Amino acid sequence: MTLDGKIATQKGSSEISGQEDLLRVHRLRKEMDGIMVGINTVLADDPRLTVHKISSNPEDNPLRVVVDSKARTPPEYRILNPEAPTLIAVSQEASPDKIKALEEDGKAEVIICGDKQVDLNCLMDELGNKGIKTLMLEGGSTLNYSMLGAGLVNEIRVCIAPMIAGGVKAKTLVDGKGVDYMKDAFRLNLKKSYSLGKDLIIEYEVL
Ligand SMILES: NC(=O)c1ccc[n+]([C@@H]2O[C@H](COP(=O)([O-])OP(=O)(O)OC[C@H]3O[C@@H](n4cnc5c(N)ncnc54)[C@H](O)[C@@H]3O)[C@@H](O)[C@H]2O)c1
Ligand SMILES: Nc1nc(=O)c(N)c(NC[C@H](O)[C@H](O)[C@H](O)COP(=O)(O)O)[nH]1
Repeated sequence: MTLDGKIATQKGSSEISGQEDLLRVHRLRKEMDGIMVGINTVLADDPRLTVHKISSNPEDNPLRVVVDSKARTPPEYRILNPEAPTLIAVSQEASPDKIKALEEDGKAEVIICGDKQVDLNCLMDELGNKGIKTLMLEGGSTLNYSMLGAGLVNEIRVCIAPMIAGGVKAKTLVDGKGVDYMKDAFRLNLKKSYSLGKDLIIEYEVL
C-alpha cells in the first residue's frame, strides 16, 4: 500500500511495490499451500497468482482461490491458465451455466459455499479438507475486511511504498463496512519491521 493506505488509485491502477517487494511476495507465494483474492481483484488486475518472479517448479505454485459469489470470473482470464490449479468459490447465486463454463476442460474446480455471498468459514473448512493449511490472502480491500471480520486472519504483512495517492474513492488496505467505534477496531501486535529497497515492510499478528 501507499503511505496513505491506498492499494489502488480510484481508476484501479495499482503498481505500488518496488522490485524487491515483488520478489518477497513471490517467495511467500512459494511457501504457501494456497493464495486467495476477491473477484474484483481478478477483474481489475487479471493476475496469474503463480510463482513467476523467482526460480520455481510447477509444483511450487499454490492453489489459486477466487471468492466469486456469482461465478463472474471470465473463463479466458489468466487465473484459469494451466500453470496452476484454481478453485473458484461461489454462492447459490451463481448460475449453473457460468459454473459449467468455469469447470470446462478442467479449468477450475468450483465449490458452492453460502447463499448470497461466499461463506468464508465454509470455504476455509473446504480448503482445510483439501490439505490447504497455509493460505495467503492478497486482497482486495473488501475481502480483506470480511476475512478480518470473520476472525480468519492470523497474520498481516504490509509493504508501505514511499508514495501518496490520495483520492476518497481509492481502495485502502481494508474497506468493507468498517467498525463504528475504535474500541471495536481489529487489534494487532507488531512483530517485525524492516526496510526493503525503498519500501518498508511491517509484520503483525492479529490478536
Ligand atoms: N496493492 C495491492 O496489493 C492489491 C492487492 C489486491 C487487490 N488490489 C486492488 O484492489 C481492488 C479490488 O478490491 P475490491 O475491494 O474492489 O474487491 P475484492 O477483490 O476484495 O473482491 C470483493 C468482491 O468479492 C465478492 N465476495 C464474495 N463473497 C465475499 C465475502 N464473503 N466477502 C467479501 N467479498 C466477497 C464480492 O463480489 C465482492 O464485491 C483492485 O483495484 C485491485 O487492483 C490491490
Ligand atoms: N505485492 C503487491 N504489490 C503491488 O503493488 C500490487 N498491486 C499487488 N497486487 C496484488 C494483486 O493480487 C495483483 O493482482 C497481483 O500482484 C498480480 O500479479 P501476478 O500476475 O499474480 O504476478 N501486490
